[in-house]
Amino acid sequence: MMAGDAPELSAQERAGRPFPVSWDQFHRDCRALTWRLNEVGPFHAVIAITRGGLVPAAIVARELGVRVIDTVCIASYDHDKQGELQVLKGISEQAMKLGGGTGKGLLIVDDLVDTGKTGKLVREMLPDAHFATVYAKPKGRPLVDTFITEVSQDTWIFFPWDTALSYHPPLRDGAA
Ligand SMILES: O=P(O)(O)OC[C@H]1O[C@H](OP(=O)(O)OP(=O)(O)O)[C@H](O)[C@@H]1O
Ligand code: HPA
Ligand SMILES: [Mg+2]
Repeated sequence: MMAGDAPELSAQERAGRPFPVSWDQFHRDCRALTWRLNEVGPFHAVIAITRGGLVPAAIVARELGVRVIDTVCIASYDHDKQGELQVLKGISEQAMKLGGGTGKGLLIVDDLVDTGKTGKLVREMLPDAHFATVYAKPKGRPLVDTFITEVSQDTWIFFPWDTALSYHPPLRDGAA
């Protein structure tokens, strides 16, 4: 950054609108997602995009009675700044076989799509798989087959595993 330049804003700061999600709300949204997925399946296996996809994948797999769960491990956001995507672990040979090499009958699960970069990369690995997320922002939405709630691109979703209950001052004391 050059002297005098405005500091670079993170994706979260750019987003502006906070959307906090409680465990209870997340569980209900995941259950709602499984109602929709139940119409599309059955699925041979669930592929969770780590780490955010692990929690919805556990709930979805439990509801749909799927016991084979694999992971594709991707690192991109360093907290809230997106860098180059790095595949730390690909899909297992066993899960690939179950999906006939193209992902047919496999269910990819993630917590959300934002720009769609992560989803696009995994779709390229498994072009015939079904891709489900709990939340979707407009840029990533076309990549997703099934989701529950769309939020605006300038929303930042705060997941329950990233947050904690804390004191909030009363409005009259100057809280925004
Ligand atoms: O649509 P995109 O713009 O690619 O963003 C969506 C991805 O970003 C988050 O994961 P992140 O990379 O932060 O890793 P994490 O799941 O380990 O928190 C989220 O869980 C999605 O996987
Ligand atoms: N919330 C949490 N993690 C994210 C988001 C978001 O809105 N977008 C990309 N990663
Ligand atoms: Mg993720």
